[in-house]
Amino acid sequence: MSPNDGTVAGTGEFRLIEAVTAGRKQPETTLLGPGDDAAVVATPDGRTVATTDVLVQGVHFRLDWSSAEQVGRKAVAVNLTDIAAMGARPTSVLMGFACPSDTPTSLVTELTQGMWLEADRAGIGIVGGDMVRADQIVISVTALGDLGGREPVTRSGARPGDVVAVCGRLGWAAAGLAVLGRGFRSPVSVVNAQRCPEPDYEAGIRAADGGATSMIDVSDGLLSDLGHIAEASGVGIDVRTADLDVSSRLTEVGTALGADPLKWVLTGGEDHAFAATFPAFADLPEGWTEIGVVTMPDSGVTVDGKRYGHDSGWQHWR
Ligand SMILES: Nc1ncnc2c1ncn2[C@@H]1O[C@H](COP(=O)(O)OP(=O)(O)O)[C@@H](O)[C@H]1O
Ligand SMILES: Cc1ncc(C[n+]2csc(CCOP(=O)(O)OP(=O)(O)O)c2C)c(N)n1
Ligand SMILES: [Mg+2]
Ligand SMILES: [Mg+2]
Ligand SMILES: [Mg+2]
Repeated sequence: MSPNDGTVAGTGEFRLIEAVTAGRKQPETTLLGPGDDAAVVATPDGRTVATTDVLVQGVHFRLDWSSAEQVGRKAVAVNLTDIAAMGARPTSVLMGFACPSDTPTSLVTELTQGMWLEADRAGIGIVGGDMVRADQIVISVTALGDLGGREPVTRSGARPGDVVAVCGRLGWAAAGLAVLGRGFRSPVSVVNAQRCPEPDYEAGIRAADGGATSMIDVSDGLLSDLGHIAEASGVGIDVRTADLDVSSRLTEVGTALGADPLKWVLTGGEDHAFAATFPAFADLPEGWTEIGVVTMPDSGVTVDGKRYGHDSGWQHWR
């Protein structure tokens, strides 16, 4: 391929790295940014929170459904909610990226632009990465975070009698996925929710400061992710559907598609809302809503007191 054909092969690995790193302003916590064998990031707390999530073309995103910028934003967002769900504040992300030789260079720069937009929302920088050839686009983001002196809020601290609460929208991304899957592009509100969540990264810290006993971000589906808390904590969880926010927008889309909006709220992934448990009678932090209760040891996740008879959320390889 010729050097100027607009593809990553024409641009070449090192000029591609230059294209995605040049001129980017790093926050103060980045002591040494991209360009050396590794970056150096300040960890004021002395402990580092670390997480990684991989996004694969065709599995996590489609470029005829989302712009490269939206995919980049999502790749960062889904990692930063894992940091926030520990009660930590993100400090930096790293971007692993693989794509075919004929990928337009502009796609990579737009994707990087989206990643920086989301990183900026959290006040952090992209401090490193890797660029390699593959048969399809794969994005692997690693996020680091800082606990600021707090104890991590794990999945294992829920106790019977705690209240279950959520912060953020549920079911919107699943509704958007259903719309896109039927070949439609509107309503844009739910379609955009599928393309990229807009998490409140402070919600996890508010929960930690408000005494949350366990927490998780909802990536696979509310029931599935509450199931991780129930299992790790050795408790049951009962969700009250009357307390869930099934927005009129979801009801409209459900009616149009012949789908059940409550199912999207209970089992739809990718909204990256937060779910947590709090001691009974605690004042819930701003933005958090009670949706259920922690029940007897090892009784699983129930909905209005009954076992849910369908899939509880997304699973790869199913
Ligand atoms: N290949 C792996 N090696 C080690 N740990 C892994 C691997 N894959 C997943 N995990 C860990 O398993 C846990 C559950 O993973 P996952 O369901 O992807 O979490 P999340 O939904 O928060 O991204 C996480 O703590 C994750 O780090
Ligand atoms: C093209 C396409 N098909 C299907 C989906 C739906 N989808 C893909 S992954 C996923 C769940 C979350 O992904 P996962 O890799 O399990 O993230 P994690 O739980 O590790 O945060 C969902 C609902 C999608 N986003 N895009
Ligand atoms: Mg994961
Ligand atoms: Mg998670
Ligand atoms: Mg998952």
